[in-house]
Amino acid sequence: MHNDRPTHSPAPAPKPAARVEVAVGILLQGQGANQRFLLGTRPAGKPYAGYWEFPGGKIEPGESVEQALRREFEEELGIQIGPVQIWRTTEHDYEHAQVRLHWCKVRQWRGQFQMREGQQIAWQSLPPSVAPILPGAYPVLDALAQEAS
Ligand SMILES: Nc1nc2c([nH]c(=O)n2[C@H]2C[C@H](O)[C@@H](COP(=O)(O)OP(=O)(O)OP(=O)(O)O)O2)c(=O)[nH]1
Repeated sequence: MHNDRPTHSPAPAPKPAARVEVAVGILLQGQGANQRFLLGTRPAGKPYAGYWEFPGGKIEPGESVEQALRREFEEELGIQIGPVQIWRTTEHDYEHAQVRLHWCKVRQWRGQFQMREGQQIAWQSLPPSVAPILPGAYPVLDALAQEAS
């Protein structure tokens, strides 16, 4: 059959990858100048392994931000978190993924910390003393600093 359409039609523009939705927890203890937040290292085998990050992870299909956060704290640290305050949303483009980070503040929890993924944890104040930190976490460190000033 004859076909008049050009055989080399322009390639469609590549579809941007969907954003990965992530729930991230800012676990807080203390008040004012004594306020501390928890950071942990990323486990071996993940992109940016060894970098410091706030606890959290990808939101699974059908989960709310809060449900994902409760699951991640249980899976990574073995603690049961109390009320979750959804705080702000940021986006970051990595070479491995484009993420949308849903930042939540958590001030109460139950249970003993268990590093279930072999990670290190550290309570930090501003500016953090650990390094390197995941680039996607910088804006929220700035926001915490602004809030404290
Ligand atoms: N947990 C966490 N993730 C962050 C932060 N900053 C930041 O850019 N991210 C990014 C890194 C990852 O691309 C994504 C989190 O995905 P992940 O791979 O760690 O999540 P996960 O534990 O569900 O991973 P998986 O093994 O199930 O694939 O969010 C942060 O402070 N904490």
